[in-house]
Amino acid sequence: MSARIEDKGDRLIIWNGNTEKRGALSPELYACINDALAQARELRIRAVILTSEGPFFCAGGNLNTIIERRQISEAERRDKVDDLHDLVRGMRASPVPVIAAVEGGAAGAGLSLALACDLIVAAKDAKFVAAYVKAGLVPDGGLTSAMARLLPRPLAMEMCLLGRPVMAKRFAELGAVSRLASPGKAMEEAMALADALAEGPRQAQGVIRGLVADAYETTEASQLDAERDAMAAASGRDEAAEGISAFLEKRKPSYG
Ligand SMILES: C/C=C/C(=O)SCCNC(=O)CCNC(=O)[C@H](O)C(C)(C)COP(=O)(O)OP(=O)(O)OC[C@H]1O[C@@H](n2cnc3c(N)ncnc32)[C@H](O)[C@@H]1OP(=O)(O)O
Repeated sequence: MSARIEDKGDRLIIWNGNTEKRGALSPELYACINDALAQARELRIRAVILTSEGPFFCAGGNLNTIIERRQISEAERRDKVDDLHDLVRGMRASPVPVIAAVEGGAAGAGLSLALACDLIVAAKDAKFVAAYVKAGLVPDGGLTSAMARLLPRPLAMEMCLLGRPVMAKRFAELGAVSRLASPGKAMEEAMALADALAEGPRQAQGVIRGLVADAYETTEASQLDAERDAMAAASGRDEAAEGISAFLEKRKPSYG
């Protein structure tokens, strides 16, 4: 199976199973990401984790398929890229945090997907490769905008222009991944992050992930308006009543 969703009750794990091609993208993976994001609207779901069955997170678009796209029109090729971009838009609009658990590495649109996640756990020996240029291609999947948010411009430019790998350790030094894990332990760390998220207030977390992501793209003036509206709504909710009461009563909050 080239992709599947594992339902763990309070979290959904998307397993990329295209192991023989280093986790290259497949229609099944697209379907699983879309399904998981739709299922994540259920209140019991607190996080979505994207990871791979094999030793490599995702090698991006399947080059065997992309080379065949010379036979179709540019408009059709644009639609194919939009299918990927719809995934990224869906991840952006997710009601719950999306966590990448990266073993081995992420390349091409696999890197785009990893960087589109809210939290990124990477094995220490994982490598991040823009890759596209090596195949005569250009970045997609929001990679250039994710890199602009996460990385200094000379590094983003070098990765995109030369396609050379950068180790997860360097990303971590730049604060561009949430956590480094020992090789083989990225999923364990991602599960620990999901455990921590599951103890927190779901609605507030959903709003926070949107606010933080929007802040990289908008002005301070519009963030102030957005934060005012979000805070006004949040402070009227049961979650805030419970969180504040728990703090004042020196107990652990229970968000139910
Ligand atoms: C819409 C999206 C667009 C895009 O994302 S365009 C960019 C597409 N991605 C790439 O250009 C990356 C290409 N792959 C690589 O650079 C390397 O691979 C990796 C860095 C990911 C891993 O390197 P290593 O561990 O040395 O593996 P290996 O020997 O190169 O590959 C193992 C097998 O996997 C196949 N494979 C790897 N990536 C892809 C891919 N993206 N599409 C199709 N096949 C791929 C290879 O060909 C080979 O296959 P065999 O065992 O038959 O020789």
